[in-house]
Amino acid sequence: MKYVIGIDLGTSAVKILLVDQKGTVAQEISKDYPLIQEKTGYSEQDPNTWVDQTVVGLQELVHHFDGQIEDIEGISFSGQMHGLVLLDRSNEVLRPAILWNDTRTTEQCEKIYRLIGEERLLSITQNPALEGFTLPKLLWVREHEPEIYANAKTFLLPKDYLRYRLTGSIEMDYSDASGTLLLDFKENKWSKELCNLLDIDEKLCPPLVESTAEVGKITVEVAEATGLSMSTKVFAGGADNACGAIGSRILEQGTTLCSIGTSGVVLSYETENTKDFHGKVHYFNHGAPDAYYTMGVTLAAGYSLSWFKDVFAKNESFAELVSEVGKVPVGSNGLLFTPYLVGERTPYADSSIRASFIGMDGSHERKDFVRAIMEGITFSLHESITVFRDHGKEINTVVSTGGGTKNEEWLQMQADIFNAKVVKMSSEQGPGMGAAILAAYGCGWFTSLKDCAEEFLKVEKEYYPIEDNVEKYKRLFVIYQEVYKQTSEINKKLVAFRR
Ligand SMILES: Nc1ncnc2c1ncn2[C@@H]1O[C@H](COP(=O)(O)OP(=O)(O)O)[C@@H](O)[C@H]1O
Ligand SMILES: O=C(CO)[C@@H](O)[C@H](O)COP(=O)(O)O
Repeated sequence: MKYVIGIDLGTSAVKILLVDQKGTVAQEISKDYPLIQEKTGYSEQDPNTWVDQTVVGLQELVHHFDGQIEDIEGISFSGQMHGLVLLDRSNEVLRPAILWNDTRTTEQCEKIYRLIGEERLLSITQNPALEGFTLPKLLWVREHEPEIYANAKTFLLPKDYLRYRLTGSIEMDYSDASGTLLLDFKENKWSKELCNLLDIDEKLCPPLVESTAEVGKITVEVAEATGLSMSTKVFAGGADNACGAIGSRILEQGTTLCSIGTSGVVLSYETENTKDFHGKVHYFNHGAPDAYYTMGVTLAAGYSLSWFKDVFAKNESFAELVSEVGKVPVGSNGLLFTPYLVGERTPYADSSIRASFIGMDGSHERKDFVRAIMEGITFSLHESITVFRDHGKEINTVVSTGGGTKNEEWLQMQADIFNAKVVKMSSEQGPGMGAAILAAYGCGWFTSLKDCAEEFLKVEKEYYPIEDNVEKYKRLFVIYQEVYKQTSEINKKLVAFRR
């Protein structure tokens, strides 16, 4: 039997899947690393911890592998998007990576609009200037850390840096590059116009490749450290959401994905890159060639639950924390949560908004708070579904992926709030599975990504909307939407008091 490895460099952990030619997951390894949050709005990680933890995970995988090591034929990657990794002339990391959920760059976004113009930016990149994207982070470093910027030779995204450390080869794939806000989306190349207008040296931008491209082999040092064969082929891989789409069979028009990882996303497959969503949703390259997707993002989806767990139930597992949500009725006994712990992207691009619990009552117990958090996250994702539906998309079925699918009540809640059939696939590791599919296709096991995805992915369970719950959630969603309107000004006044 032959195998491939899919590596998903997530925000909470790196998840490594060993997958055989039938799509069976032979091993699943997860190694976590911390977020560095020095101030409100800041979110960073040390790129070396990504590499160290990946190597430890690969060592463990090889240790438990009882086949011929050469039978692990290929590796590919999926990674948290937008994070800025700056390298100097010797390809050494210049500072911690500034991540997708870091919102310190509001001024830089305003500057981009001033210099480029909102309409022109949208027509080049198909996306608005949002704090999470890479370009504003690059401008922030130039303004606040000029000595670091002066030494920068290349910028990379997280999984590109990890891949560089495994292969010695530097490149970025289109699906991740489209999330930098520097890609000319229609031309599929770095935008000279944006670089010129913002005075950015185009040489900082790495060479572009397809997600399916073979970019080399692992280095001698990595082969020695992990025990992997030096003949293991390495394929570029893609943005976690692009890979999540591949790994959840979102490979044709009319298919929709909901992912609850640290962030939450709702994404929909597109065959063209010329539609106009007026920047209300993100519009990026898919990992499949000549394909695209539109996407709405909740910044703190799974993160809202992990924040609550860290603060109020540190020694419990997620499974223990959510074990009682089924005992709490729809609407959490009148408790509402908005998940704006680090600001928000869709539908409100707002870096100063923060989360709320509304309706706290003396009778509420911890389980009410847990259910309210899960409902609030799902309402936020429903805002994206609503944007898609308002633009004429039919959404009857949603494939659900990410850590959030580990809880059955949450999947039913998604069906009830989205008022759509929710499908859970055999692996909840959509992005890691997507990376494995890219490697399997690259190794020549299948003639298309779609054929591979059909062989590898099976439907495990389907959840149908329950009419009574749908009606209750429709009424609650209207109240949920009021909370943003009623709290946005209050939150602006609170900015001065934040850490
Ligand atoms: N048993 C569980 N029930 C419900 N949610 C869970 C469970 N386990 C993990 N989660 C959620 O999944 C999130 C992690 O998802 P994951 O897809 O691994 O994230 P990432 O790719 O961003 O690292 C956690 O923050 C938590 O909210
Ligand atoms: O910023 C985005 C998408 O635009 C996030 O979806 C990141 O890509 C991080 O993903 P997870 O770690 O939550 O999977």
